[in-house]
Amino acid sequence: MAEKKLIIENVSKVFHTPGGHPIEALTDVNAYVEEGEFVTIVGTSGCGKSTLLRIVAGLDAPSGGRILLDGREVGGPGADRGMVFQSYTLYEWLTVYDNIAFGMRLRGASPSEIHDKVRFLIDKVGLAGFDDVYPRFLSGGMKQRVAIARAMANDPKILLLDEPFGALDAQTRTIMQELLLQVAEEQKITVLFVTHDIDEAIFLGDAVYVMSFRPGTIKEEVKIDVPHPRDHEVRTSPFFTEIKRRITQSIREETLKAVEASDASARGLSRRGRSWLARLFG
Ligand SMILES: Nc1ncnc2c1ncn2[C@@H]1O[C@H](COP(=O)(O)OP(=O)(O)OP(=O)(O)O)[C@@H](O)[C@H]1O
Repeated sequence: MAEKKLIIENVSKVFHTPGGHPIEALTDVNAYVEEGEFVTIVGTSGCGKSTLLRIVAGLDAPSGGRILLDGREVGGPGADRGMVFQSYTLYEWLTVYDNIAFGMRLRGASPSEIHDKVRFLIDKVGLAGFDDVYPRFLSGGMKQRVAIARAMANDPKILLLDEPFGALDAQTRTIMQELLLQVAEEQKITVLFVTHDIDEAIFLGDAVYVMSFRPGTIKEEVKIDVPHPRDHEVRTSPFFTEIKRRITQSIREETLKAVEASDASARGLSRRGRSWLARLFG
């Protein structure tokens, strides 16, 4: 049986707004991610995708439940989890090479280890010849290549990506998806990847988690039984189209619930407003 790399156990999260109003973002989230598995997470806006990723990263603490990575409970951020966000988070004052080397230097890796690893990763993400270039001279796609290489430089147990290609144009985005998939396949990395893009989720994922509307939980886990290495032509296959139809429908149901909830709350407000006016003038 495949090893369980990541265990998400009964995770819940309640935020408290400054006014003291609680927001139940996640409830009863349970999942098992196997070693080398690529899991994508989709769901309607506000369903808690980023919150779940941040909890796995240790950037937020769960209100209930726990996260186990290789059997050890996550209690805060750590170099064993590599993160890539949508917004470009490179160190602007460092070159491509030094951005990628940053974490390795911090943990005291030897110069030869750093050199070999950084050179390997620069080649892997297709940035050969850009070692000495500063981020301000790179395109959005190139910056995200550096961010992925930087996240991988620490040999993380898992890569956590939150809409990493969300700001890229459609063509660059598909090329980046192919590049990430190729790197993940070759390096057998375990990945959790949040996206709004259903095509992207299916193309990359061994499994797609579809989340419910707030409080978010995993409503459905859709296995994507397409062998690796995957070719971009899989996107036009009947299997892909059918899975896409199913996931789109599932998310649509949750989006409708979100719309109904916001309508109901608007009606509630106006009712309160009406009774306040009636008390004042009635
Ligand atoms: N720090 C916070 N304080 C208060 N509420 C928060 C906080 N972070 C998230 N939330 C709320 O928790 C819910 C889930 O937010 P989250 O950003 O995880 O959703 P999401 O699915 O990633 O959304 P999107 O797809 O729009 O990025 C939302 O209602 C959001 O307003």
